[in-house]
Amino acid sequence: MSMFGGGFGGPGGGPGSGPMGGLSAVGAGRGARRDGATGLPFAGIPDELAAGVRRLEDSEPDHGTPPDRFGHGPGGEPQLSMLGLLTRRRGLFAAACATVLAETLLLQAGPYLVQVGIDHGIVARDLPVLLWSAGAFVAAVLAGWAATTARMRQTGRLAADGMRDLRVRVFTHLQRLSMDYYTNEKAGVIMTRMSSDVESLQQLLQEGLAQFAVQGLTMVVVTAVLIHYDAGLAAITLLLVVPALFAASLWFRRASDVGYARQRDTIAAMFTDLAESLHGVRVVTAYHRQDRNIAQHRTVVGRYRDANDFTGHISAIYGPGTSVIGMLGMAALLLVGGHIVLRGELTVGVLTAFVLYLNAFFAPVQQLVQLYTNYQQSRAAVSKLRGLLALAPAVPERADPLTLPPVAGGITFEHVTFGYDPARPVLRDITLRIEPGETIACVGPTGAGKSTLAKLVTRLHDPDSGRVLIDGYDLREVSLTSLRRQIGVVPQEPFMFAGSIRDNIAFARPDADDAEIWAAVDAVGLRELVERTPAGLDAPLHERGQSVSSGQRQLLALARAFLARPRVVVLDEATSNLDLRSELRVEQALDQLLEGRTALLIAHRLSTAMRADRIVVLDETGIVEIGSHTELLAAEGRYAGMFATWSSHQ
Ligand SMILES: Nc1ncnc2c1ncn2[C@@H]1O[C@H](COP(=O)(O)OP(=O)(O)OP(=O)(O)O)[C@@H](O)[C@H]1O
Repeated sequence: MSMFGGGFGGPGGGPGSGPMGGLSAVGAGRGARRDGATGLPFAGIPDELAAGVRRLEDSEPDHGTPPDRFGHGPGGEPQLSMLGLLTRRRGLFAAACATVLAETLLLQAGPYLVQVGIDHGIVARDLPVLLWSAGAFVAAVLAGWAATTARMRQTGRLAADGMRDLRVRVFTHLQRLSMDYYTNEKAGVIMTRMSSDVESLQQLLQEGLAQFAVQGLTMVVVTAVLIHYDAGLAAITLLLVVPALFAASLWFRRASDVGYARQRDTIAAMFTDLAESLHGVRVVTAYHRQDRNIAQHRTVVGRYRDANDFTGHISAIYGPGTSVIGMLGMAALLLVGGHIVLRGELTVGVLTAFVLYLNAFFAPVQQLVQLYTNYQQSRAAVSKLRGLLALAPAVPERADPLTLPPVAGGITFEHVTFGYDPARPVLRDITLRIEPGETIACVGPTGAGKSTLAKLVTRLHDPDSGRVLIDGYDLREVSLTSLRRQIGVVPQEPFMFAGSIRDNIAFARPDADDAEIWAAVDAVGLRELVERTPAGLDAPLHERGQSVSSGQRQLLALARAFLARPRVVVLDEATSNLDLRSELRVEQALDQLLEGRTALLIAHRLSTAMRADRIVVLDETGIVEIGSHTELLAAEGRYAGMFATWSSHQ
């Protein structure tokens, strides 16, 4: 491994051995590979970089120990279930159950009061009883209305709270997931989980489950009352209708399981297609792909239509089917019950109550069909959301991660092998030591794995084998928050949020004051752009920064990193976003930004690479050369060849 000019002193001591925090070893010299007192590797800062590091340390605020507010480890929350969502607020849930019970009993008092009114008021010619039963009927209706109102308020609040908890839980989980999830999953599918899937649950939680309880309880109460009135007649009636109802419901359940899962999938496909068309609208327009896009969207919308058609079809069979079963039951009751009345073994009032109660038994069935449809949709949504919540981040945080103290910024790649597909490594056995305060430029052919190397430093991925360390800390051991707070990243395609220039620059340090923001703006030479708009720093940047040029987006991203003042900067240089003047500006901005910091530059321009302390030449086989610009030119190897080609084009 002698080709690695920087060299390194073997595996780090690891976090347990207390690596150097802060910049206390300034001046220890490049030769000081091990700190004498602690026996730690890489504790020194090279002499030529020490002055810059000291200047930086003097001029910058202490980052302190970052508090860990957001855990990246397993959430430890119970599995998602509808009942779980409802019972999180126990008091509200108990109140909702009590009002459901009151509502059901009050609503079912009607037929009983009709029977009393007929048998003991009309037939017995007792006016006070008739008046009493009519008055009680009115009172029961009013009390039932009050109970329904109270129930709807309780369940509404319960559902609203449950939905808010669920949305936050899913969003938090999405924030926790690693980059591979976002690479593999389509944006439209994620949007579906957060919008349509969650909404289908809202409807059920708000009204559906309470209705479910009211209707289910009604069926139990009605059955009990029928048996109380006449057990024989009740048995005949229920035997006629319940098995048929049960068989129909079983069929509907099976068919709708398939139907609603298909509905969820097709709606996700529809959102995916929509999201992709919106994001790619410029390319679509430029290549005049609108017609083909419309055709494609018609296909996915058509599949969604088919799925809806199927669920509508089975509901159309089941709903009226249960009605017919109910009507046939009623006809049978009239025949058999009427016969018993004629024999004088049953009063007309009881038969009337029987008919009314049987109607009350079937009204819930009709309602339940609707609710079941809604329930099935929600069940499919819960199963999709449960799948999402069960995904573990590919870059997990230890259960008790160490908090990375303020680092000097020594980065070590120790026999690192990594592939997005582990069977096809992109980086093979990479060993590299970057000294604190050193700027390393990584150059090489496209696809060689330069950006991948940078992603490992910010722990967007973990190596398949080997370790990446900062100041001797294995990145897997430290909390992601404490790690990423000390690393500034300028990606190849910087992302701007919809908001003001100020918000975007202060993204990593929202507490920065105007003077600091202006200093960052000046450092990247954007003052002219900012002052050109009357709103200044408050000028809006539209979604994804579309209102500024891509070069300006790069400069804004540099200003963002400048303001964050990280110990380590990872910069993936854009290939061709800048004109010559801007390029000069960026180079000056870089000099300011990188002064005294450890920097890993993915350099596409050799003019940038030349300014680094050392240059790493990477290709598909790994690191092929490493050294300063002058050393590599003298070596007349791969870099010298690249430089000759580049120079001849300048
Ligand atoms: N998220 C990903 N999933 C799967 N493969 C990926 C992913 N990102 C990159 N790759 C593959 O890994 C290899 C290295 O990619 P990387 O972006 O690191 O190259 P690079 O050297 O930075 O290239 P460039 O100079 O074009 O930016 C490429 O073959 C690329 O196709």
